Amino acid sequence: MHSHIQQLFDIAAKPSRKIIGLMSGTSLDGLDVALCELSGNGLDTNISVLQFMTVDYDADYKQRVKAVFAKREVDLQSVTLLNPWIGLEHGRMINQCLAKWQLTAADVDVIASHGQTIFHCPKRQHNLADYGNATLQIGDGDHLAVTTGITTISDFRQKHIAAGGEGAPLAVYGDYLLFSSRDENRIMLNIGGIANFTWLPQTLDANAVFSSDIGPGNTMMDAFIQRHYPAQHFDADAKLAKAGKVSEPLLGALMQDEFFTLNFPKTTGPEVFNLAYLANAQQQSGTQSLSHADIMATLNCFSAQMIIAAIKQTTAQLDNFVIYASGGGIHNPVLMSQIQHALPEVAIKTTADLGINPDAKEAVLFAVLANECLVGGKQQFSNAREGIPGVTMGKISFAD
Ligand SMILES: Nc1ncnc2c1ncn2[C@@H]1O[C@H](COP(=O)(O)OP(=O)(O)OP(=O)(O)O)[C@@H](O)[C@H]1O
Ligand SMILES: CC(=O)N[C@H]1[C@@H]2OC[C@@H](O2)[C@@H](O)[C@@H]1O[C@H](C)C(=O)O
Repeated sequence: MHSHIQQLFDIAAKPSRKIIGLMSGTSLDGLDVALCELSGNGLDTNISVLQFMTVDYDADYKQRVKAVFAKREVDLQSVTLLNPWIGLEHGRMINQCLAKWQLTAADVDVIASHGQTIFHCPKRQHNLADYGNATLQIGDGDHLAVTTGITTISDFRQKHIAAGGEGAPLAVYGDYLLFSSRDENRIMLNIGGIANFTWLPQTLDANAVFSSDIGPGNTMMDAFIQRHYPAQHFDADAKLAKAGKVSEPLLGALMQDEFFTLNFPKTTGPEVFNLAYLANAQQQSGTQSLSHADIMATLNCFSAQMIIAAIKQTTAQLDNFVIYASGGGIHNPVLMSQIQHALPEVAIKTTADLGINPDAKEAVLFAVLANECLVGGKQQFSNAREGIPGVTMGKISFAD
């Protein structure tokens, strides 16, 4: 037997495993690094987040990734070069985190890497008869493994697509295992670049559980700020949005996309919800001369309204459920107050109330998926028709 296979066997047989979960999302703000300790698997998974850091990307990093991010036409050489380069950069960032935490590679069993999505394209979006759902994450796992000296599991989304899903949201697989509860119905709401949610009914019925993207979370607001205020990455504390007034005609035009009429689950990305989408909505509604502040107020309201509509649609028959929010959008006071205002009876908590730092939640998800890859079985979901196939995800790279 190859020593690598023995090594995997030994890791799987340990009473608990230390797994570094990595997430680099659509916001391109930084690499989320969560060092987790996991024991058990499936619904018996126990997790504690031992360390968490977001390693901010510098301007040069962002510029290189943005050159290919969510673009239909790119320089193929750049994509080819970025694939190993991001793997190396992420590896270096992990090495920095380990040094800071006074740990070495030997203290970590596995890295679980999401990589960087550069294009997400469900079939309904490209509409080409010969092709199915597709998504592309770069930041090669072998490079991460060799740079850190730690076995790396990566590229989780391809199996999901191969088995009938859209490659996202994978949140359902982690949320169900970590957060489902017989005590209450839960909506796990993540507001990253794209907003998504997982529905966790208190029946724990694996076939009723689902995750879906909702639409833009921060992505359009961030893109607008970065275009017009290049020194800023986002509208910190919604300062600009607070200074503006929502334009009803623009809001109406923004809400007109076919995506919002589709049933859950569904996925999307900045390939659809971007500044060109805004420009088109402004043209449709004759609102080209709005001030920056009014546009920001309207984009903020657009994200909020779509989140509210998704939650209301999912919980229409219920009078008791709790929202557990996560992702950078929870730090946006205008966004969060609109959601609370529209759902006055509903408790809006964060995943911190369930023991998981809301900024770390997606990185933790990938640690859970890696744990399942090593010691779990196929997940309970068998509703492939709903885009949630019962699969084990991830590809394994060894360090030597
Ligand atoms: N203080 C704040 N005020 C307003 N917005 C904030 C604040 N802090 C963070 N954000 C928003 O959160 C974003 C980062 O969110 P997050 O890290 O969850 O995104 P992501 O993981 O890249 O996205 P995705 O989940 O779509 O992949 C920032 O770009 C910004 O829009
Ligand atoms: C293709 C892709 O990277 N999608 C991300 C993105 O960011 C949020 C939303 O869109 C979600 O569908 C997904 O990430 C999370 C981690 C998921 O798969 O659950």
